[in-house]
Amino acid sequence: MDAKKDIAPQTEKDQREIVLEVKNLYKSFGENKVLNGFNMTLYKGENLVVMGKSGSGKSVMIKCLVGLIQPDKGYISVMGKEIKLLERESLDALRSDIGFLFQGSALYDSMTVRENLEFPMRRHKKKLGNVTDTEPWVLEALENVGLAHTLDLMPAELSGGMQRRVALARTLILKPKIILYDEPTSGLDPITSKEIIELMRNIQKKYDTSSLIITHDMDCARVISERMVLLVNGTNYAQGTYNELVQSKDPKVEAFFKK
Ligand SMILES: Nc1ncnc2c1ncn2[C@@H]1O[C@H](COP(=O)(O)OP(=O)(O)OP(=O)(O)O)[C@@H](O)[C@H]1O
Repeated sequence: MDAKKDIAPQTEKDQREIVLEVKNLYKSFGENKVLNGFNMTLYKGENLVVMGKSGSGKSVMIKCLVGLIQPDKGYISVMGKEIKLLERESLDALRSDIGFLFQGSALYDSMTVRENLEFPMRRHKKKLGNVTDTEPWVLEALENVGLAHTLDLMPAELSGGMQRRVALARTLILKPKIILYDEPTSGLDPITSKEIIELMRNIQKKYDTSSLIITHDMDCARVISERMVLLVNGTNYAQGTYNELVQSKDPKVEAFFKK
């Protein structure tokens, strides 16, 4: 019997444009079968949460999506383009449409906030055209996270929550269509976590971005997710809304919700 629990019924939402699709993804490291036929679909404008235990392969999956790891087998398409078939230049262009908020904040310590935000602009000049004055871009991104006044500060002068918000602004500066969030609230206190979640929601509304959110934080998942996928034994073991999954009697699904 197929162990996968497709808890969510087919909804009208499934008619929406697909921005990211993963089919039958396999990846092993030696004997360690990390991804074992993983499937996932992200729709335009959606917030999809992927949850899995530590070491279940969430980061490996994200790295496959952005071409940092080659999967052994499987199909990945981003905005309708199969990434395996793309030449380096097209892959690079596609990557500029994907924002990535890393675990932690990963700001460059020796650069000011302004320089941190200018960095991706230099890397993706092609997408932006001939921008000579970066300041309006940097300010718009910082205003989205309420930190325009930190323009010339160093990361060390900011609190952990502010650093995470600057990292989010840096993710936004290229106006990505998809944002991948890897543990966006990890290491933050509950109030700061709530602020970050609120910003993520505002950004999605303002720019109609689609978000894939990897998190262990059940409160974050409850508030932000429209759908959740539970990654177990390298597969999409169960999927559905938070409310659907929380009512499941499947022991492996229940285990995610136990405090
Ligand atoms: N480059 C690599 N070489 C060998 N094994 C790897 C490599 N990258 C990941 N792994 C293995 O793949 C498995 C999944 O790792 P991954 O980092 O994706 O887990 P995760 O679900 O993101 O965990 P966490 O929640 O703790 O960040 C682990 O067993 C890890 O040791």
